[in-house]
This record gives sequence, structure tokens and C-alpha cells, in this order.
Amino acid sequence: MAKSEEMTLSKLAALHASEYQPVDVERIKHAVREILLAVGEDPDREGLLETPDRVARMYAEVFSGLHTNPAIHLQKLFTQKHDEMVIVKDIEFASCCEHHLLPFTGKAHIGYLPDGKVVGLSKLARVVDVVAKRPQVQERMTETIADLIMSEVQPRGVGVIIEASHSCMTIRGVRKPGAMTITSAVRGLVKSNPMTRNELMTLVYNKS
Ligand SMILES: Nc1nc2c(ncn2[C@@H]2O[C@H](COP(=O)(O)OP(=O)(O)OP(=O)(O)O)[C@@H](O)[C@H]2O)c(=O)[nH]1
Ligand SMILES: [Zn+2]
Repeated sequence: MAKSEEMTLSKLAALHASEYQPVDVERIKHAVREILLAVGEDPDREGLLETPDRVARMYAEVFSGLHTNPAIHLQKLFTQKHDEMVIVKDIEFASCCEHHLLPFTGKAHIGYLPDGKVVGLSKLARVVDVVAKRPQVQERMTETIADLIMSEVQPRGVGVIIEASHSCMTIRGVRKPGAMTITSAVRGLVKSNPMTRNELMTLVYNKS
């Protein structure tokens, strides 16, 4: 086995070992039954009998990103001379706002300037999925993705833009359907060079 391959495998093993504790399904079931009682429902009526179990399985899925290290997806790099920006845009995601545990959904756009190595395009979308499947605020989600790409792919720069609609703002509270939140995180040359940053915005939003 080549030395670099050995390095990658031991790093992958370390990343897997750093996974968090799995979801406690029984505890969620108990908590959901308590919520049903607290709102004045009868958790023993037929329609609700399986609800605690369904909600527990739903949270295990929606928060599965707590138990996966997204860096796992950025370990396989390909040597490729490509001086210009690589952009994957319109990566749809669903996340969960950590303030209300309600979904926020939208699209992520990622652009990076390779430095002799590129990463598989699908891996950028996989990283978005892992980071989205945690209790989140949009700002931290954006920064986390940018930092991961910087540290694992080591490009000359990266920019991440996320646009999302927060259901805690649409179906409750201030009730502003249609309001979109846009966040960005830029690193390296994408941060320091206005022309590079403009190129990313132009390519993402198709404006010249
Ligand atoms: N910055 C940020 N705020 C968020 C995000 N998701 C939800 N929020 C906001 O989190 C805030 C929580 O405010 P609080 O005053 O503690 O809670 P609240 O009384 O339920 O607030 P309202 O939504 O205004 O009714 C709200 O303003 C939400 O709009 C996010 O991803 N980023
Ligand atoms: Zn919220």
C-alpha cells in the first residue's frame, strides 16, 4: 500500500472514531409522549399511538449529521491542474433551526479555487448534507462548510453562499412567507481578492 494511501486510511479511521454518541431513540419517544400530554392530547388514542416512535426515527434521520464527521467526504482528492474557480451551485438542503427545531430549506452554492488538487463534485453536496443534518443556525452552517473545505482540500480560496427560507419565520412568529436569508462565508483568495469574489457571485447568480 502506498504511503499516502496509508495516511489517508489512518486519517479516515481517526475521523470515524471522533463520531458523537448515537441518538437515544427511547429517550425521544418518552419526551414526545410528554409533549403530547402537555399540549392536551391523548397519546394513547389510535392516531397517536405510533407518533413517538415516528418522531424518534425522524429526529434520528434529521440529526444524523451529529454522528458523522463531514471531513470524511473530503479525503479523496484528485491531482488536477485547474487554475480557475470550480463552482457547484443549487445544492438543495433541508436543515433544522436550533432555536425552534423547525426546518429551514434552501440552496447552497460553493466555489473554490483549487491549488493543484480537486475534490469529487458530489462530495461538496455530501458535506452540505452532513452539516445541514444538525441543529443549526444558517450562519454557522455556512462558516462550517467553508472552513471544512479550506482545511481538508486546502484550496487557494473558497466561498460558500446559502439562501434559505426559515419556517420559524413563515409559519409562526413574525409570519413573513417569502422572506429569504442569504449568508456567505469567504476564505483565502475569495476573501482577499474582490475580483475573485465578484466572479463567484457572477457565476452563481448568472449576472455580468
Ligand atoms: N441569526 C439567525 N437567527 C435565526 C436563525 N434561525 C432562526 N433564527 C432567529 O432566532 C431568533 C430567536 O429569537 P427569540 O426572541 O429568542 O425567540 P422567539 O421569541 O421565538 O422569536 P420570534 O421568532 O421573533 O417569535 C428569531 O429571531 C429567529 O428568526 C438562523 O439561522 N440565524
Ligand atoms: Zn427558528
